[in-house]
Amino acid sequence: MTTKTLSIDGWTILRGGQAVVRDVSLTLHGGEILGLIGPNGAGKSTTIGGLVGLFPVASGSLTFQGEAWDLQGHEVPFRVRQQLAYIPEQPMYYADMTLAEHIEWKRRLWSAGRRDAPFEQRRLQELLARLNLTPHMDKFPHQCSKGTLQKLMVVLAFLFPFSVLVVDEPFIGLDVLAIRQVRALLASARDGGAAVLVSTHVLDSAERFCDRFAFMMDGMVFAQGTLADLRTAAASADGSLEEVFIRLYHHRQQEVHG
Ligand SMILES: Nc1ncnc2c1ncn2[C@@H]1O[C@H](COP(=O)(O)OP(=O)(O)OP(=O)(O)O)[C@@H](O)[C@H]1O
Repeated sequence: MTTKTLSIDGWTILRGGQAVVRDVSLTLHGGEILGLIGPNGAGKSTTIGGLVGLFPVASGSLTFQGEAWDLQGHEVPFRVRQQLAYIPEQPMYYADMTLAEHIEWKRRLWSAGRRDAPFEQRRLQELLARLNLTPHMDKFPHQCSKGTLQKLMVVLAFLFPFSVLVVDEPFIGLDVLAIRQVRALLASARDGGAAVLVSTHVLDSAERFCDRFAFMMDGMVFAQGTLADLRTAAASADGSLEEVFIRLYHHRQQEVHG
């Protein structure tokens, strides 16, 4: 039994004047990882961008911990975003700041808004060691590999407490050791009661670490549920997540395009 932490209901999001997310509804439960799966251009990153406040939501509503907002052209409210941690698909950084300075910047930003949740030096050292980032702390971004910068995004997300974790394609560019660590961090967030949303193309891995799935295509969610629910919908009693996705995707394509 999990707690309903956050629901997005009927979201439409525009990019370049086009509705690239259309009538999307998702519920994130505390203590669960929801895998957002779909082909390139399906609208996964845009949905995530709406959730973390990068894009306004043209229409639709949001419920968070029992409070509801009608968004209609607004961004997700700051009060909600304060409770969210986000790992972007592409590392986002300042070219003229070292990795250590990024962490200090985040600490200051956080401390200004949340005096109730102090910065834990021990937590930082543990994260840096787990991701093998300690030797890179005095480097500037241009001196780091993409994977190292992606690890910095993971550390920045996990430095402070959150109730919702939103992760866009966490594994691309990471080495096998880092992938294991990130998977363990996502599981520990879930086990600590956070609601976790993960967009990924790595379906064999998602099958193992996600509790539920939402399948997207052409800006819309066309199936949601546990793997068991989706197997039933796909009439594939023991199909893998990949097999089930492909089956339901083709059904959906036939429904839409004939
Ligand atoms: N800056 C932009 N201006 C206009 N349209 C855009 C822009 N960025 C993305 N889009 C369009 O929005 C749609 C959804 O893109 P989005 O990045 O959300 O998909 P995605 O499912 O995350 O894809 P991927 O798996 O490739 O990351 C696509 O059709 C894309 O072409």
